[in-house]
Formats: sequence, C-alpha cells, structure tokens
Amino acid sequence: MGTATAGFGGLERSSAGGATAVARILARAKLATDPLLRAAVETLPGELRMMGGYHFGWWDERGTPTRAESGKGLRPALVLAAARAAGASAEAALPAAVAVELVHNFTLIHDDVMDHDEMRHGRPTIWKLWGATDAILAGDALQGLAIRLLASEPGVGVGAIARLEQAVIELCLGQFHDCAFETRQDVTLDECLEVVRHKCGSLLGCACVLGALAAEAPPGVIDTMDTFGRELGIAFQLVDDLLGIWGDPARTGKPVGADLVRRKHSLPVVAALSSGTPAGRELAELYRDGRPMDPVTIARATDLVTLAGGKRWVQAESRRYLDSAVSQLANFPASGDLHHLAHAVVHRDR
Ligand SMILES: CC(C)=CCC/C(C)=C/CC/C(C)=C/COP(=O)(O)OP(=O)(O)O
Repeated sequence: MGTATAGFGGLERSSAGGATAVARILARAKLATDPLLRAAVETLPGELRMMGGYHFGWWDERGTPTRAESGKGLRPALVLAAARAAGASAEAALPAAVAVELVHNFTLIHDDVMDHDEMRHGRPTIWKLWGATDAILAGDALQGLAIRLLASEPGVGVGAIARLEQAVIELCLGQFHDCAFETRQDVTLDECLEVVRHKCGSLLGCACVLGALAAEAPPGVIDTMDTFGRELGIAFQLVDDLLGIWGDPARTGKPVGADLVRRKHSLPVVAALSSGTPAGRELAELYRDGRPMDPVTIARATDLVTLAGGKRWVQAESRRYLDSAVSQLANFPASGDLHHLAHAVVHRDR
C-alpha cells in the first residue's frame, strides 16, 4: 500500500508527476459532491442562501460569483472512500457525503461565532459580515438542509439520519466542554482528549459509518468504519493543534502561534503544562498573565511548549492514532483511498 508523503495542499509539491493520489481523491470527491451541495444551498431562501454560498466560496458578500477558497473536503471524501471500501459505488453515498459536509460547515459557522474568529478560508467569517444572529441561523439552515437531503433520498434509511444527529449531539457536547475549558487553568490531558473525541472523532466516525451504510454493510463493518473514523479524527485534531502553533500562516491562514496568543488549552499546551518540567511551569505563568502576548513572548511560549515535551508528545500520539486507525482496515481490500486519506490527515500542512 502506497502512502501519501505530504498532506492536503503540500501535495502538489510532493510528487514529481503532479497531483498525488490524495489530491486526486479529494478532487474527485469535490467534483462529485459539489453540484449536489450547491443545488441544496441554492434552495435556501434569501439571506440564508446568500450566507451559505458566501461561506462555501461561490460568491462574495454581495452575491457576485467568485471561486474563493473553501474547505479541504476531507469528510465527503471519507464518506465516498468508506462506501467503496465497504463494497458500494461512490454514487450511492453522494447524499450522505453532502449531508456530512453540510453538518461540518454548520459547526464551523457556529464555532466562529463562539470563538469570535474573524477569518476562515482567508475571508471574513459570516458573523463578521452579517452578525452573530444571522450566522447562527445560517448554520442552523445548513443542518436543516443536511437532514432534508438524507430524508428525501429513497435509498437512505432513518438509521443514517439518526447516526448523523448522534454525531451532532456529540459535537455539541465536545464544544460545550471546550468552551468551559477557557475559564480553567487545571485542564487535564484526559479531559482534552475526551473533548477531541467528541469534537472531531464523532463526525469522522460518522462519515465512515454513513459510507458503509450506503453499502448496506453488516454491523461488524459499520463498527469497524466507526472506529477507523474516530481514531483518525483524534489524529486529525492532534495535527490541527500542532498547526495552531507551528503552522505556516501562509498555509493555515492563521497568524503565527495563533493558539498561544489566545491562550488556548490545545493538546501540545496541556501536555506541556502537565509535564511537571520547569518549562511547563514557566508556560503556566505566561498563561496566567492576562496581558496580550507580543512577538517575543509568543516565541518564548512556543519554545516552552517544545522544551516541556508538548510538541513531541502530540507528534507521537498523532502517529499512534493514525496507526490504530489504519489497523482497522486490514480486512478491506478496497480501502486504498481510505489509507491515502488517513496518511494525509497526519502529514498535512493546512
Ligand atoms: C457544535 C459545534 C459548534 C461544534 C464545533 C465543532 C468544531 C468546529 C470542531 C473543530 C473540528 C475541526 C478541527 C475542524 C476543521 O476541519 P477542517 O480543517 O477539515 O476544515 P475545512 O473543511 O474548512 O478544511
């Protein structure tokens, strides 16, 4: 089994022959799902439609067509790849792939409101342009579209809808605890990992389950796909947290040391804070000090996370969860795309 050597976006540079397998898998999934996604969003009335299309990068805030940057499309690609691994055509899983992407984007829009994030995909967030109330409604509308899409497909059972909404409940639980962490200094690594399981593992697990359901796979296969997606989701968030500190702003779209500036209890930070090392204690002092961080302090905080072992721990854990995810695929001969996507999740730069 070949593996991708670099993740989303680093791909073009990673192979002499042009696009690598992962770039092709993602591009194929986007090509297949985008028309259905766009058709769904275009059924929304008035401003809801305007905000939805703006968020996906199809037009600007005045409705003028653009081809702005949008998401990587990991989740729909996982749905289609899981369907293929479980023996279905990707076609059978298209509505599920679009529904998962709609739910994912509903959570991103709400997350931006809650975190007061002003930029996403290099553009102002919906709440920044339309206000928090409208952004919340735009997110809700995307979730409504997801359910309506699944419910109106003759081949999709209620089990798929129930599974998607179970993931939404888990996302809400994860977000609830994550928000609560902002006012605490004593967050533990176990608590953080539990949040990651809910905030990220649940939807990736759900994506793979919906792909397997489209293949009418037996319960054992559904469970295996769930485990694969959940383990991969944890690896995804671990890498996301590395990028939140060490990512190249030109690739991630976030400022240098973004998560440190905001004193986020991301996994490398919590690993460092709980290391019991002098560097960990100095970092704790910086986190307690409420003053805004200047570039020198950001650089010091970054070094402290490394010195306290936070970076090394997260790198090792992301590889461990990747291995654990991939080990689930042993009995799936048609799981090449899932393998490629899994490796790209960990070896990515955005
Ligand atoms: C209920 C609620 C508000 C929950 C919040 C859930 C939430 C926002 C979790 C964060 C997950 C995450 C790392 C998203 C980025 O995905 P990505 O890098 O694949 O994004 P992309 O699709 O834009 O590329």
